[in-house]
Amino acid sequence: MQQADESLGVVRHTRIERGLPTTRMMPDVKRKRVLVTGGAGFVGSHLVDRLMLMGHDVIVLDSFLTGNKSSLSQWVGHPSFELLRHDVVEPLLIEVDQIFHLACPASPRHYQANQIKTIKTCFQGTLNMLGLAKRTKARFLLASTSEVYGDPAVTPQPETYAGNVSCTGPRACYDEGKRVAETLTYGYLYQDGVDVRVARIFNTYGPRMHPQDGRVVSNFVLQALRGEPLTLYGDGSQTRSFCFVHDLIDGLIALMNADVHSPVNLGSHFEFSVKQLAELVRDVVARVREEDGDEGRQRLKVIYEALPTHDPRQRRPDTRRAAALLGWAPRWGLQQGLEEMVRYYKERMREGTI
Ligand SMILES: O=C(O)[C@H]1O[C@H](OP(=O)(O)OP(=O)(O)OC[C@H]2O[C@@H](n3ccc(=O)[nH]c3=O)[C@H](O)[C@@H]2O)[C@H](O)[C@@H](O)[C@@H]1O
Repeated sequence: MQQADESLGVVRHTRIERGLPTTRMMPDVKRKRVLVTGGAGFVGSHLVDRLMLMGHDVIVLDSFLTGNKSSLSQWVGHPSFELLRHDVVEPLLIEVDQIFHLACPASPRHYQANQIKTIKTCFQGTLNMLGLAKRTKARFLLASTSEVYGDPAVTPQPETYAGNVSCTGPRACYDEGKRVAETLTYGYLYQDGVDVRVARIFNTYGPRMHPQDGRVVSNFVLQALRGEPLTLYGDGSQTRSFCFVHDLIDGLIALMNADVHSPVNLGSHFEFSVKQLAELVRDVVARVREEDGDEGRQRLKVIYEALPTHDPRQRRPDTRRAAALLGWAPRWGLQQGLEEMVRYYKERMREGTI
């Protein structure tokens, strides 16, 4: 075992000794220097994991406004990993081959509490990263959002739908911010030939969502585990489609490596009302508790709170473009993904870290 490791080079041997995850030894011609902005965030940290395991050199940029250093602690000390505390609104000069531009607060609670910062990140941050892509001839992927469709009048939403977005409402900093980020991205494609990709990400959930993130899946799972009533905004009839984070990462990597400039929706095409989600979370939490020998099913307790202004009534992606151009479709069912999340939070609660 030791000899086999040594035959692969001293570096790999050192990684094993330090207890760092073992990564693939990618041939130099395939290995890329990949920059992930917002790499300490929920989606970013899962993307970093995948890129590291694939054997790339990964540089993470994060201001830690909403990102969390501990989501990346498994990579600290790895020779292919670099973590920079840097805000994308400031220019950056480094050499890279690919840029996944994810940096931006994504939870309505966070972006509405930091409206100017959010717009600035979407505009100035994207401008800086596109400038870097242009200088270094790197391929650039923008993490855009389903929110570019606003409160859609069309369902499911195809990429050709122009959206129904308010430019003055409380969500505008994010919705319009991401719309202008897309405009900038295509400006750099048309004017300067930058090799761009645009992923329109629909509601995504999974382990590592911050307990105070405020989005519906993390809220419901934590509330159910704590035996608290689930906070249902409005009457709970508004719909969303929930994509498990590992599926999203497959889609982001497939898009980066495909020859596709047009925007691509990435999300689950199964639509649930928020009330249905609440019932499903209750059932999954009860099942996990039973399996673990804890107390079983509890009555679903709900408190109704006001529906936030401009909260979209419905949301479901048309994913035919992703299927046709990337061969991508989500593989995780909602129950299966929720179970992972319940186990993740249960473990964190047991450790006392949340
Ligand atoms: O999760 C995501 O990927 C998306 O989350 C948000 O969009 P939103 O759909 O408003 O996400 P949530 O805050 O999770 O809300 C989903 C629905 O659940 C409701 N909700 C949320 C939280 C809660 O405790 N109770 C509750 O009923 C909301 O009113 C909303 O109708 C962001 O704005 C998107 O950019 C992001 O892509």
